[in-house]
Amino acid sequence: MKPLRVALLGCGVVGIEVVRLLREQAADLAARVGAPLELAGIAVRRPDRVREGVDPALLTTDAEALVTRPDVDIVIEVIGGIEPARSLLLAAMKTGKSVITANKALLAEDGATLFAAAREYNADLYYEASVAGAIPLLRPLRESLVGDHVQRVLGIVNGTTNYILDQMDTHGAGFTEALEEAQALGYAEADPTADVEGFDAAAKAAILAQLAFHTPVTAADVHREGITEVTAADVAGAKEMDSVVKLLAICERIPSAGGRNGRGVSVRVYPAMIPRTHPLASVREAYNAVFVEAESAGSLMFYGAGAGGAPTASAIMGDLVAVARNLIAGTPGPVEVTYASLPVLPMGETTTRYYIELDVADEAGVLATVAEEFARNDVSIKAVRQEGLGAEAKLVVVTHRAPDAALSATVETLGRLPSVREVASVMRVEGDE
Ligand SMILES: NC(=O)C1=CN([C@@H]2O[C@H](COP(=O)(O)OP(=O)(O)OC[C@H]3O[C@@H](n4cnc5c(N)ncnc54)[C@H](O)[C@@H]3O)[C@@H](O)[C@H]2O)C=CC1
Ligand SMILES: N[C@@H](CC=O)C(=O)O
Ligand code: NA
Repeated sequence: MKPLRVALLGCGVVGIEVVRLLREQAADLAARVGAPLELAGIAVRRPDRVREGVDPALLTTDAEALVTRPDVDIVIEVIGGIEPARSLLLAAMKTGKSVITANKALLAEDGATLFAAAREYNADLYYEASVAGAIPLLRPLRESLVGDHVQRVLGIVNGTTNYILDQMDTHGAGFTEALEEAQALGYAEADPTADVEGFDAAAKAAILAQLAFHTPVTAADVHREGITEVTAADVAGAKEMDSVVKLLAICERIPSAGGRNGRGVSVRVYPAMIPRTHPLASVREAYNAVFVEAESAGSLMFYGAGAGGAPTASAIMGDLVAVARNLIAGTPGPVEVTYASLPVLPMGETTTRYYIELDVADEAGVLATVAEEFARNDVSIKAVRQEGLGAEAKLVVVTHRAPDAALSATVETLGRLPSVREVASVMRVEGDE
């Protein structure tokens, strides 16, 4: 059978592993696909750099020419960023190529343009590596669960921040110290903004929500809070609650009185406390884990390596085999459908629970004054704990579910009460009620 020719765009952490797997597994891949997979070229920025195991004759700096070459059947994009990645993928699809990308930033910002091109040119667009690296998650949502009714996707989708929070929890490390350690170990980027500010997780949440709810969701629709404000006091507070702080990506349907689809969806990323008994609490170091709750399937959990060259390349190779088989069969894979077009509701309308720790004046009536503010905002208290004496006096309040807007309004007014010296910690609470 005639070989299928593959163009690779980018040869960094992920790209170099794709080259390795294509070389080391050539015979098995050919047997699984039904035709050999051959590297036609690799677009790089610096062709003079020595790359172990890469044939220098394949390197080119002209990515535009590579993606439209008539002898290329499949294009793999592992450059990252919006441009030139978007133009290159569009040019490839326009000339009839199947494309594979790991680029969550691009998919979450302008996936609509890519999906429209895939439809228009009848091209495959696969992107399993873009969310939770090696973990098969998008294919299960796109194919295995497409006949079910997904209600919720909840998970840890950023390895760097999970590593930092895990270090803060296990060793009592501060945020800066834990970040430096993550950078030294190569988990965090030199510029870790996308990870620690939650942009990476928000992009992944947008991709997950779009697939789960058949609704257009972009990164701009996602409520995003990173972990830079998480303090050692927050982590210690969680410990006292027998909980742990995790950066969570949450995509859920917001129920309505009538209609199965609900009145919209909530898509959000923030650090939250979850009980130590919750399965997500045991996700340590840089691992990822995602829960999917669907009407008929019930709860499903996906766990594994969400980052790293080889794990991410594994997801790309899975996509590569899939699109290669589709090419041979002459049938493209599934196309994204966003027929449900549900509104993405503002964070204020989402109901959440809060943990609030207040440093208070140790005097009569403080508890009543604080409780009154909760009542005024129609927020019901689940538990209150009072600790310490004099300058050490502290009140810990855990609420029942309430609209997030009411909870944040309560925190704001509490901070202005004369008897409250400081709002020491505020954290949302997720997991079992
Ligand atoms: N590293 C990881 O653990 C994961 C990465 N991803 C995604 O995979 C993609 C690649 O990530 P990495 O390999 O980690 O990044 P990287 O920065 O190591 O590699 C990207 C490479 O692309 C090259 N490049 C940039 N512009 C180019 C251009 N115009 N033409 C040719 N080459 C160009 C860069 O010089 C660099 O070598 C990104 O979209 C990233 O979000 C997804 C999941 C996990
Ligand atoms: N920076 C990401 C890796 C890619 O998705 C992470 O830390 O999880
Ligand atoms: Na994945």
